[in-house]
Amino acid sequence: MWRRTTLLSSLMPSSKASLLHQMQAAYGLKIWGAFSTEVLKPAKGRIPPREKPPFITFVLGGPGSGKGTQCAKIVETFGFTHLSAGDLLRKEISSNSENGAMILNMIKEGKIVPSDMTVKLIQRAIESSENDKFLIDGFPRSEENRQTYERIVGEEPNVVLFFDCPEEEMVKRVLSRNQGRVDDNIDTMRKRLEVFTSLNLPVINYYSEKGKLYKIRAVGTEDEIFEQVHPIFAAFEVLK
Ligand SMILES: Nc1ncnc2c1ncn2[C@@H]1O[C@H](COP(=O)(O)OP(=O)(O)OP(=O)(O)O)[C@@H](O)[C@H]1O
Ligand SMILES: O=c1ccn([C@@H]2O[C@H](COP(=O)(O)O)[C@@H](O)[C@H]2O)c(=O)[nH]1
Ligand SMILES: [Mg+2]
Repeated sequence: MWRRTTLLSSLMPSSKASLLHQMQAAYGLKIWGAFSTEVLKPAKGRIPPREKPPFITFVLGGPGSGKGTQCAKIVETFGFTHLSAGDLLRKEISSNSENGAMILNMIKEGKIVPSDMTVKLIQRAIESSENDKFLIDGFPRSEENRQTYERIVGEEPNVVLFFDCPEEEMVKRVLSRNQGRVDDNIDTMRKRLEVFTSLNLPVINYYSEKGKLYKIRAVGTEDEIFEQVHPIFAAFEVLK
């Protein structure tokens, strides 16, 4: 669903917009190509529609495994846009959105926020960016998250990274992170680790079976870990 169809229809004469909506209903949302030549002139300030789906990398791993740290390095070296699902949810809390209080409670409890909420935040962030490659950090956290993403967005990720880190190391890192996060305490950390084992790991196994998973041994210095990450993206750059 990278077709920005709402935006698209608002740029069209009403007869075309209505035709677009009828075709959406009849054929689902895979009809973007049919209209793309008509809307290549974006209105001022609007982001032009994409000609092809963006390159999506899901970045998975337990709490404190170093996902955000490595994403910053990938951004710097390969020009991706980093979207941390947790950061998007924290922004919802600080923007006083109607769901803010509920999201805050879920995060304090280490629980997974309803999938459609997270997927919409991710989708909105992708659609409002002109970049064509994204790191989606900390999502999907459950099979239900994954299926909701596929249903709403209509695409699978191109690559999935898994930062595999021993529990004691993750606990040590989280408890010394010092960024004022409400969930960086031992009680919530225990719950997050439980959720990781019971709900995140099945997603990781799913992508492993699909041949999309790159497992990174997430111990050692940040640079040592990035040495494992670098060749993965370098290979995709060559293939482009
Ligand atoms: N290789 C490393 N060695 C030691 N500390 C690290 C390493 N990588 C990251 N850290 C530190 O560990 C903490 C957690 O890292 P980071 O925030 O990147 O993890 P995360 O996987 O994004 O965690 P969360 O899922 O909780 O958001 C940070 O304080 C970070 O500076
Ligand atoms: O897809 C997601 C991502 C995050 N959450 C909630 O946010 C916290 C913190 O996430 P980090 O990735 O560690 O920043 C997580 O424990 C969940 O409560 C979510 O529900 N769905
Ligand atoms: Mg993080």
